[in-house]
Amino acid sequence: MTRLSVNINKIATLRNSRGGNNPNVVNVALDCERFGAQGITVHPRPDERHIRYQDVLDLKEVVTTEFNIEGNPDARFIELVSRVRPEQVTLVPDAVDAITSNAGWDTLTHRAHLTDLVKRFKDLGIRVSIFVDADERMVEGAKEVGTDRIELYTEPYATHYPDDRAAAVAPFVKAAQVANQLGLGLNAGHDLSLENLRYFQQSVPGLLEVSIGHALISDALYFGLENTIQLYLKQLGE
Ligand SMILES: CC(=O)[C@@H](O)[C@H](O)COP(=O)(O)O
Ligand SMILES: NCC(=O)COP(=O)(O)O
Repeated sequence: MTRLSVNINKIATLRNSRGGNNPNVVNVALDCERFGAQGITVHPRPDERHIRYQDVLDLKEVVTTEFNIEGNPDARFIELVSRVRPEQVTLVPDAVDAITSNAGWDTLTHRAHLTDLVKRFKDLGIRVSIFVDADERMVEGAKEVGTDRIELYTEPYATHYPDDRAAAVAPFVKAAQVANQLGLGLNAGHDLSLENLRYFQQSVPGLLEVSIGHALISDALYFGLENTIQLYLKQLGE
């Protein structure tokens, strides 16, 4: 079974555009859960352009499904995650000025740093996932730092899917096989959509969770949030 975690960053983007509290991020998270989402993902960024640090504290009080906090582990992020203690933290190597996440960790170069971070969060009882490209060496490196799971960065898959979906998914299948052999849990995300999700889920062995935000919230403009979540769950075979 592959779980659907809804990333609600874009709800906060919309709210912040007017300065008030509409749409209400907490209420939307609760509605996502009510409509069938099996997790809520947020990705606070240092400039708080969408999810604010206070949102993360507020969400922790109400989210009853898996709460997944993604982000670059700078000092403020580490402090926030340590305080909130979500079910899962996903470590992402974002540049400060990145428009969105655009690469996974080099788990070999950052081995010592990641090893320290993984231990720190695991000691707090938080499951750790590390964002990586579909590269077998990076998956093996992730195993070495002691992480529970990896999250495969799926933007390259989404980009190449329309041209040649078999070629697009091939590196992800390989990376997943390595993760499975090593006993690493497997998540995936970035630019997954109603168009490309089913093929990915059916091709990639052992996929435990997908986190989806941009496409899902965009689809909700047309289909409504409840229908949209149901459509995504259907793609995952629910
Ligand atoms: C790690 C990842 O792929 C997602 O969290 C994605 O980066 C969403 O972040 P934004 O909503 O800020 O684009
Ligand atoms: N980890 C990926 C995520 O949370 C959502 O990415 P996207 O669907 O907004 O591209």
